[in-house]
Amino acid sequence: MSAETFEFQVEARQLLQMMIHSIYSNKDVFLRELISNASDALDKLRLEVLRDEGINEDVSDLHIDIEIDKEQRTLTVRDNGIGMSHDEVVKLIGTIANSGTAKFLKELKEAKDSASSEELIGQFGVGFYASFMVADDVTLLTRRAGESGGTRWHSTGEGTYTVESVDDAPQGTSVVLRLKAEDAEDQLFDYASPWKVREIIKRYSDFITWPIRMAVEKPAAQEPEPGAAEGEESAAEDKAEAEVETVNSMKALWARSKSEVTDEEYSELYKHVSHDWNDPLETIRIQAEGAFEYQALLFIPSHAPQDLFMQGFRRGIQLYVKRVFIMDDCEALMPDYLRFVKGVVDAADLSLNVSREILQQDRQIQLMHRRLVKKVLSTVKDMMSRDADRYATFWKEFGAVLKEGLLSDFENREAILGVSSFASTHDAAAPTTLKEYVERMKEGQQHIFYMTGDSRTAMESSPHMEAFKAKGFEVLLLTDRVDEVWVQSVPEFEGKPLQSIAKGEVDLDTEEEKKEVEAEREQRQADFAGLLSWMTDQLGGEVKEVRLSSRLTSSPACIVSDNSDVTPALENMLRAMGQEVPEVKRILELNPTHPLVSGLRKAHAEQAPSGGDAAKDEAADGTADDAADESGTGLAEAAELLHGMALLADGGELSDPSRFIKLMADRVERTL
Ligand SMILES: Nc1ncnc2c1ncn2[C@@H]1O[C@H](COP(=O)(O)OP(=O)(O)OP(=O)(O)O)[C@@H](O)[C@H]1O
Repeated sequence: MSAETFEFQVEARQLLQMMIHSIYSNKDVFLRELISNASDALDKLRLEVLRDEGINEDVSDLHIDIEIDKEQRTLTVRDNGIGMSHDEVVKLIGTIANSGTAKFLKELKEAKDSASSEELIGQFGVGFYASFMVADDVTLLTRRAGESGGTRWHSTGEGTYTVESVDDAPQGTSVVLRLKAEDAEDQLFDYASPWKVREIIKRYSDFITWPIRMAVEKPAAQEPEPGAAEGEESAAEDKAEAEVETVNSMKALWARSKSEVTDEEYSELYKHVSHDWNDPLETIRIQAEGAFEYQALLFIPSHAPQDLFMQGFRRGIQLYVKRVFIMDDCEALMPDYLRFVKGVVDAADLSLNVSREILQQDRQIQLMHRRLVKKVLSTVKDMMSRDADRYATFWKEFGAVLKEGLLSDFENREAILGVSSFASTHDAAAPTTLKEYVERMKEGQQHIFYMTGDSRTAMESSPHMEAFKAKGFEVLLLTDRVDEVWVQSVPEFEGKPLQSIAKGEVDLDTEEEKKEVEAEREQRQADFAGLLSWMTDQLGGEVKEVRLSSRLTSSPACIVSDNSDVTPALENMLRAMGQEVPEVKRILELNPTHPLVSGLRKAHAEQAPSGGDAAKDEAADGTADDAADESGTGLAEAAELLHGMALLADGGELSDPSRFIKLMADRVERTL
């Protein structure tokens, strides 16, 4: 049958271009990727057969073969695993399913230097395509277990690939690489050298639980004579025999004792299960004995993957039962907020046929889940006390995800709060823990103050912050989306209630200070009563109330919410998620010491019929009526502008921006 030519999907093509021009310096990893895929394929086949899904294949000798042809300069990786159907080849090899790809490629293009490109590739992992770093062309021959015909795929990685049906393919998949010429300067080594290949397998794939076999040249039985000349030595080499050997030790790392396993070996297992090319930040081992026996090796990555916040992000826990791979992405073992944790859990007493549904309800699994979560959280806690830099990396990468747990994991809420840290006005660079915040609280301070917003800078210059700054109260600055939500559901930490500085009334004065200013406050209240009730009416459609503020020192006005109201940011978020949110009216607070506000009060008092007899006296004369109308309109517009300014300072949206601009322009014009 003739070959059909297909085009690679756009993203795949871009990625391939990068591989061909190999911007990744460690090219050895191509083999790890191919072996990893082969091992997965063997896992899948064994599982299908164990579950008796109607597949009738010989699984008595599942393994991976590596073949080298020095003359042809080819390297072949062959497995007798699950294989791929014709459609699967087109779908899986010609396109990239990972939803973070487009973003990844954009960042890669923008990456300034090769070090940051490498880091990005490392975070993403390019799988099969890594072959094009070392090969000019790649041929893949595969037959899906249970099907009779096979498929041959071939490409030079340049934009198109061909796919052809073949009658006589062995079961499984073989990938043949036609190797590029060696270029040691570019770290392109001689991958047709059995020793090099063997070294790579030992380094990256030793723990793979399937035998990886290859022909290794053994010196012939008879040793060269001692003191033999060079020529004789090479004659002896000619007599070397190729012997097929299993290169890897095949030992499941989680089943070996801790002292036997090196950090490098753990790292390689991590790379295999996570598809990450970087080392993990932390490795966690659990050996549970007793009624329900299991072993777990968990890893915290050193980078958050691109698609961590995308829907359908896959959790990285693989479930094994007595060394047999059962499933990827075992959601029953790790909660959503720890979805970044990767690793392997090997349980001794589960059925091989266990399904996701059964797992969700299994009591033993629930106990395991609890233990794993506690262990991850305690590891983070240790990291915090042991290694501040490492914890800082963890928090930067995963803090926003971990905080989701404050909403869903009531049992571990204290533990999550304990390992969380937050930007704060106390220090421009270093975040603080809640415990540290509480230790610094001022005498008499009852609340842990926080503000939510888009950026630190915006919050620091927000009107809400003024009184807190003036009086030296520390405020937590929360910028993650999830912060808007969890602060609503976590009432307190160590008995100290959390309080938004943009909500409710602010009361930062001590009892003494209050006494001192009481008389003044009452006077102000009386002086402004007329203006406040007039403005509340005037802006009635837009605000709940207009009142005097005790949080402002330099701004004229600000918008605040009632304690029980959702914040404007949360309102927007909920709407964006398609939820119906009833419109919440806010409170407008005025700064009585600001000239604009005191001026407005004066103008209002003079203009208002009750406050100014002069207006009444002159009412007989029509011109005075017009003047009063005009100043009434001016006053109303001033109130409207003040409200608009407060909204903008809060990062809010104006209901009619063009009207606001016109009013503002008119006023500015009059000052010229
Ligand atoms: N030897 C193989 N046998 C069967 N299927 C394979 C084999 N190699 C690759 N595949 C299929 O092709 C898919 C794509 O492989 P590829 O290596 O590009 O990505 P991946 O392993 O899924 O993930 P990553 O890109 O993160 O490494 C695999 O998920 C698998 O379904």
